[in-house]
Amino acid sequence: MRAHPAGPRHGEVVPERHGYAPASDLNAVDPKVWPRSLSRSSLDGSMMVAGKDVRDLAAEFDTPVMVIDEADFRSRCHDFADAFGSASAIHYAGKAFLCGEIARWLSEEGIGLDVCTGGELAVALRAGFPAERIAFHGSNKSDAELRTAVDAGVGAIVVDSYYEIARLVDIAEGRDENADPIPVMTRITVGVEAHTHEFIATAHEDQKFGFSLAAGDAAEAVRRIVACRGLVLMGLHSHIGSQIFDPSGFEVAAHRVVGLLGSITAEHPQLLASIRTLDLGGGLGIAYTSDDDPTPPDAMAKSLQDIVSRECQAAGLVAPKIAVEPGRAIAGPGTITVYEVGTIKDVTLDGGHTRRYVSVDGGMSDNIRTALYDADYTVVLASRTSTAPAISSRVVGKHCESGDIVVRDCYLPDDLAVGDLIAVAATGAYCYAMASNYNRVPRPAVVAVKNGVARTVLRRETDNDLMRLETW
Ligand SMILES: Cc1ncc(COP(=O)(O)O)c(C=O)c1O
Ligand SMILES: N[C@@H](CCCC[NH3+])C(=O)O
Repeated sequence: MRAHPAGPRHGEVVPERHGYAPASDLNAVDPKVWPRSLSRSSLDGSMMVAGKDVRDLAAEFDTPVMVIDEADFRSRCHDFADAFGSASAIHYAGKAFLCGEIARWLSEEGIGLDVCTGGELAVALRAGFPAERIAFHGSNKSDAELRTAVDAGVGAIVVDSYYEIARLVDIAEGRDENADPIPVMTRITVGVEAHTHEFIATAHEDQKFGFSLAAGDAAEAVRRIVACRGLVLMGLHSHIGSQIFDPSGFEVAAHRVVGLLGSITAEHPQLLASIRTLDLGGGLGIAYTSDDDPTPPDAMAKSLQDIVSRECQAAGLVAPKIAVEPGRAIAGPGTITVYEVGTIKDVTLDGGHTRRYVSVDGGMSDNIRTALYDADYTVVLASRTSTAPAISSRVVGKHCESGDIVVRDCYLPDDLAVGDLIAVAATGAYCYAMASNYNRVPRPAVVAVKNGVARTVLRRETDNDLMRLETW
């Protein structure tokens, strides 16, 4: 029996997104979108992650719950290391999702870590992540953050402004004469218009990151670094944006960074010995829906390696090591969010059509990306399969906000009922990392599953957690 009062039905809902049609099988789970270990139980069709039934996960950890397929996360680290030829060339971008357990996995996999605040740095160091494999980014690092990073011995500080160089010069001048110089890279704004949402593109001129190549700031930053004996420039860095499918933006960036390498080594020949890395940043897109076609790491590696070696050869330079900083492409695909359906409403729209609103027990506090970037997600009924017809639906959260949308346009089976579990795919990057306590909603638990065994990585917040800053 349907658990919700069936509202007025005026015919088939017309989805807003052009060309959006229901999948031929609503129970299907496209391997491109879902974690590598994900399957449907052969007994009753319930969704399984790494051998664990989502109904058992919900019973044990409550909902909403974010479920990481640990082997998926680790295997994507290997994919990048294999593609780029060395684990040390890969810096996982911690901003996508970082906690102690993730830092430990990265440490075990031998890859590096990019942090962009003192908070991310603190988590990594507390988890025992080797400091020398950390690159410290950020457009406004404080003096205290820089001192902590230098004292910890991070592998590189990626400088982003003249103020930061001045802060580092101060720190370097205050150190013991025999201390090793502080390793730095410069973040270059290469002037590429990445084909992605404007809020997540970062290499066009009119934004806050980096030193402009075109305006000559990049060359001037290098001069100021070279002038300080306590700093050593060990690489150049560029990051063009995020959720990018078209490798041409990276190729243009690589071309321009190699051009800069040529001009600065002509001006400062000593840099030929110290600059060992061209870091082309992160940004590789992932499939949030079956329509997305991301470039696989090996194809991306080949195209970047080809262009850097070609350009270096033309410029008479020895090609430095290429490094990349994938966040989303490592963390994103292997995690799902499991929600319980709480209410179902059919709403009549202009023209007599109906839209079904399916409310779940989380929302924009655990996934702000739909509200912020109009992001697309894939959602399916997870606790069972269904052969009911597809109904155009919208998955919304429990927040006091009409923009609290988790999946804007989707098809779910007509017999979806209160108490069913639904799963949203590819929520491992920038969902928990950007989570909030809006409306005093506690953050969900994050659970890792491996070989049928689930364990808490981050526990669910409690009401006490919500009140821990009170001074009463
Ligand atoms: C400097 C830098 N590196 C790496 C990343 C990771 O990006 P993504 O998660 O899209 O791979 C970002 C975020 O956009 C970034 O700003
Ligand atoms: N937070 C963004 C990406 C920005 C990445 C960091 N520069 C997202 O969810 O897609």
